[in-house]
Order: sequence, then structure tokens, then C-alpha cells
Amino acid sequence: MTHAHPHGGGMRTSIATVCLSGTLEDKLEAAAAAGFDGVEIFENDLIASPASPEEVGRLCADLGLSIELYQPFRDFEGVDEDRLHAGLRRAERKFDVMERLGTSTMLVCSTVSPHAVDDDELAAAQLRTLAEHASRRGIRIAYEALAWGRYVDTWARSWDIVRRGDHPALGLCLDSFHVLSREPSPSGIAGIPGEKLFFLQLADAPQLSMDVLQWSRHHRLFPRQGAFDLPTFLRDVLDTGYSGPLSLEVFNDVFRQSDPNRTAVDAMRSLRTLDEAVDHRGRAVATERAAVPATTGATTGTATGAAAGSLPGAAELTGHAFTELGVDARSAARVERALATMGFAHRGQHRSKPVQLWQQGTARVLLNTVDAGDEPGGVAEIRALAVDSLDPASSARRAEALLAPVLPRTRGPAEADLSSVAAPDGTAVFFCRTGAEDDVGWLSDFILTGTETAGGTGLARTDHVALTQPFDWFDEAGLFYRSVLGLEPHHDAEYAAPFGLMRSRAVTDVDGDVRIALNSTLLRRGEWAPGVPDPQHIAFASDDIFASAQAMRERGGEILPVPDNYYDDLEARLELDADLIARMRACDVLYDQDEHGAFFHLYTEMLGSRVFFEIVQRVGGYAGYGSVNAPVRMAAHRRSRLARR
Ligand SMILES: O=C(O)c1ccc(O)c(O)c1
Ligand SMILES: [Mg+2]
Repeated sequence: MTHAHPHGGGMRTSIATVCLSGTLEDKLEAAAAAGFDGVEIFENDLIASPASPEEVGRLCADLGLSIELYQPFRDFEGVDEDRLHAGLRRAERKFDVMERLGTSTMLVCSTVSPHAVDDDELAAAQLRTLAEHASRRGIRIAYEALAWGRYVDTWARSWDIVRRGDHPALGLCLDSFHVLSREPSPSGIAGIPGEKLFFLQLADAPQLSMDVLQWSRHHRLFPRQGAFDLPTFLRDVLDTGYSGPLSLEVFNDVFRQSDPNRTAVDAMRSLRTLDEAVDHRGRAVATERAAVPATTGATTGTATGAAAGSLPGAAELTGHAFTELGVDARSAARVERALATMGFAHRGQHRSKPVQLWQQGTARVLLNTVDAGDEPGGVAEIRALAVDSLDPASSARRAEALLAPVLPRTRGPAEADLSSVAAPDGTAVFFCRTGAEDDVGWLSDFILTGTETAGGTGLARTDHVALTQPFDWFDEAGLFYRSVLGLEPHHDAEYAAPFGLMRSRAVTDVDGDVRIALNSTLLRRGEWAPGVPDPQHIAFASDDIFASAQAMRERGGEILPVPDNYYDDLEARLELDADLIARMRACDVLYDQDEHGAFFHLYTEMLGSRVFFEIVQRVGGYAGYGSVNAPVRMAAHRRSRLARR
């Protein structure tokens, strides 16, 4: 079902000033720069501004922003006569402000006042009076049920009151947080008449069991960053015939402190991604890949048109093409030795740049020599990851349409015309088509050394790339990879590690050909955490990890030692074959299992400042990343670093 929008030009996009950090002026400039059509002005932002309402109105107009809403007006309804008159007087003064700003919709949220009474008939009558006053000024009232409202705390009850109020200037404001925090799959929204739906606020959130007010005020996220089913919610709202803006209203402790320009871009990317999810999936399947023929790079009409310009569907990805490590004079030998003992061959040398190509199977690692830093052991970090796409040009256009910063070509390791964009943490993401007939030929930038990859240790391909994200960018990064590469998030996990709580989330394509694992500390890290600047790693897939481990040891490879206690615990927890445990113990192989199958993995030591390698074997469709074993790995890395001091 497609929604031809009545105005043809697509729905307006809007963002509440409360989503962004800084002064009102900072917020407005950031919203405009990210391409929003309008804003919700939060009263506190206006009160703190030295600009008069007229000046704010003019600034918005100059920036091309409409003021879609003024909010919030609190604790109005369900009161005695004296309080009603005080409320109406207060409202008239706010209508004055709105007139001077040039905006005509005021949000009234359901009362939390101890003076209010539980009487929907009274609330409806008083809101009708408010709407009557508003309509004389050309203003409309949008009534919103706060999830923690004193009496009115569901959308259904707020809609019932609006209906009873029965005034053309009285309508409903739906806020996805208030609705979905209480009712994950609400029914009946599509039955609201579109003309009574005055405003729509969109916010996502992680699934948390906590006080709903705290949940709302601290943990909201932009759509597709959390756990709410926003595509279905938005579909329902569009089915009403709603034609107002799609407005983001996200209260989030991190966004309140972050560069507003960056947050506004994240917000716009989120809206475009949501818009596409509504459009592509119809009603039910959240994880289905967009049914767009990848090789045509076809663009899709979107449900709301909120994706300004056209958003090419995500092209099918077929694997990791390469991962680029930056190494310096001190770390290079160690990284090269680790690759050699893992059975990689130094297969090529770049024609004009200090870049080596190492390969085994289809697993490719580029070593790019960079300037030395001051880390003990030398710099070693992941600078780029490259995916193979059936249509790299379309992938690059999609990334641009999703506001990914396009990187200058000189930044890349290749001379072929490879497009790349910067992920939130600065990692470059390249789109390749390695070995295809119409390959842009990044491999031909390398002069082959003649060393062949035969005689490796049985590593077939890159299984996943794991990137540690700065605390503040975790949700932004998850949305970035999800939307730009068309991946789906899986395996959110939290675990207690030696240096703090960790959070991990993987984003993968449907076939598991491209897997990116994101990790972060759950809280900001203090001073105590070890001198490890956020480790990163590349995992390679083996079909026989014991043979790979054996071959690696024969070449003098160092496998990260795993404590005996780990195997004793494994023996206690799981009924595994004693021989199997003995083999794991002998090879320092870790183990995990899920409902699909089993997972065996081993690690190298830390190489240089922050990189190590992993070898993994997935058996029977195991879909995770062994995060249960991460604390053991972290403790072992800590020990080996101390030993090397
Ligand atoms: O947290 C609040 O008080 C608050 C205020 C206005 C809103 O629109 C909202 O959703 C929440
Ligand atoms: Mg709201």
C-alpha cells in the first residue's frame, strides 16, 4: 500500500528544540543545516533567549524553518473555577507569545497536578473552553497524554476527552514514546480521524524496566535507534490521513551535551530511515531486506516523502572486501608477524602508497603505514572497513542521501575510484565490488609480490569487524551502519567486564556476509581503566579452528592464554564432551552456544595500541559473537600487557 501524499510534495520534517544542545540560536541553525523544514519551540529555550519572539520568528524564517508547535503548556485541565481562570489567563499570555513567534499550534500535556480531579467530562469541558479562547486567536490546541499523567496517561483516554470536547480547535497530539512505552502494539490508532490528529511526535527508546518519567526524560532515542516498532506506529498514523509534520521529540542526556549539528544530522538520518522502513515493509516484517533490485540502484517512492531527494534502496552486500589497519614503524613488525603466523601472505604492495595487502582466502587486510604516535608498542588501529556491494555506486549514493560525510579520495588506500564515507567515529567505509567483471579494480592498485596464499592456516574469510565506540556515539553509530549499509541490529548484550559494564550490538546483513560488532562502555569511562584506548579487532572464519590453532602455533603464533578456571566453569555449566574441552584447553579456544549451534574462538595478543585478531568457527548457524567470553579476553589482554611492561 502506498500513501500518495495529498500535497504531493511529501510530509514536513520537524525537530523539537529540546533534542539539541546549546542556545536557541545554536539549535535553530543546526536544525536548518541538517535540512529540517520546521521546529517545535520548547518554552524554556525561548525564555532563556535574549531574542524577542518576533526576532526568533524572523530567524526561523531566514533559516527556512517553520515553527510547527509551541510547547509545553502544563497542568491546565480538571480543576476548580479559580484555577481554570488562572489557567486561561496564563494561556492568553502564551497565545500572545505564539502570535509574536508566528506559530499556531500549542501542545497541552495531560495534567500531573495534585489539584486536578479525576473527571474526564470536566477535563473535556475545560479543554473546550481553552480551544474556544485559542480559536479566537487563530490558534489550535493539541492535547497529549503524558505516560505519567495524573489521570490521563493513555492515548485512548486523551482521544476520548478530545472527542468529548468536540471543538474544531481541539485535537490530539500523539507522541510515540507515551503510546509505545505503555502499549508496544497499540490498536485503534488508525481509526482516529486524520483531521483530529493535530500533531505527531516521534521518539524511540531502548526497552527498559524503569519509572516511565525517568525513561522518557533521559533515555529517548531517535527512531530506529531503540526497541519500539515505529514503522508500524507511523503506518497507523498515516492511515488516519494525518498530514502534519513528522516531528522528533527526544529527551536524551547524551544528545543534550553533544554538538547540535551532529545530533541534527543523526536525527535527519533517523527520519529518512524510518520513512523508508514504513514504505518498504508494509505492515509486518521488520527485518526483511528492502525488496529493491540491488543492481539497478532503483530509488523508491517513500511513504511520507520525508526523505528529501531520493534514497536508493540498500544494495545487496556480499562480504567484507578488506579491512585497513593503520600501523607505524614500531607496531608494523608485530602486526605483520601476527598475520604471517595466522597464515596470511603478503600478497601485494601498493603502487604509490605505503600500503601492504595481506590475504588468506577472501580475508584481506591492508597495512597502511602512518605517522608514529606516542602509544607504547606503536599505533595499530582500524582505519577503514570495506564491504563488497552488488552496486557500489548505488551504495555510495545511498550513504550520501543519508548524510554520511563523503571522504576525499586521497584519504583512501586505493587509487581506483572507490567511494568512501566516514562513520561517526571516523572509520572510513568503502564500497567495493572485488573481482566482479565491472570491478572498479581496487586490487589492481597493488603490485603482486608473487607470494600465494596457499598453505595458510585454513582461514576462509572475514567473519566480522569489531569496533569500540565512544560512549556518546554508540546509538548514532548503530543507526549509521544500519541505515547506510542496510543492515539489521542483533544481539544486544550487556556484560560486566574487568574495567566496567560493556554494551555490544551487532549489525549484519540477512545472510551474515557482513557483520559489524559495536562495543561501548555502558557508562563514561573514568581514569582507572587501563591504558588501552578502546580495543578493536578483526575476526577471521575457520572451518576447523583446532587445525588453524595448530598451524598457527607451528608458525610460532601467539594465542592469548585462557585461564584453567574458564574451562572448569565450562565443564560445570555445559555438558560438553570431555575430549572437546581438553582440546579447547590445549588450544586456548573459547566456547559459546545458542539455539542454533556452537561457537569456537581464539584471540591473538594485543598488537600495538589497540588492535588484535580473532579466529572463529561457527557451527550449525550460531549467530552471536561470543560476548559472554569477552571479560575473560579483556582480563587476559590486561595481564599480557602488564607482563610486557
Ligand atoms: O517530559 C515532559 O514533561 C514532556 C513535555 C512535553 C512533551 O511533549 C513530552 O512528551 C514530555
Ligand atoms: Mg511529547
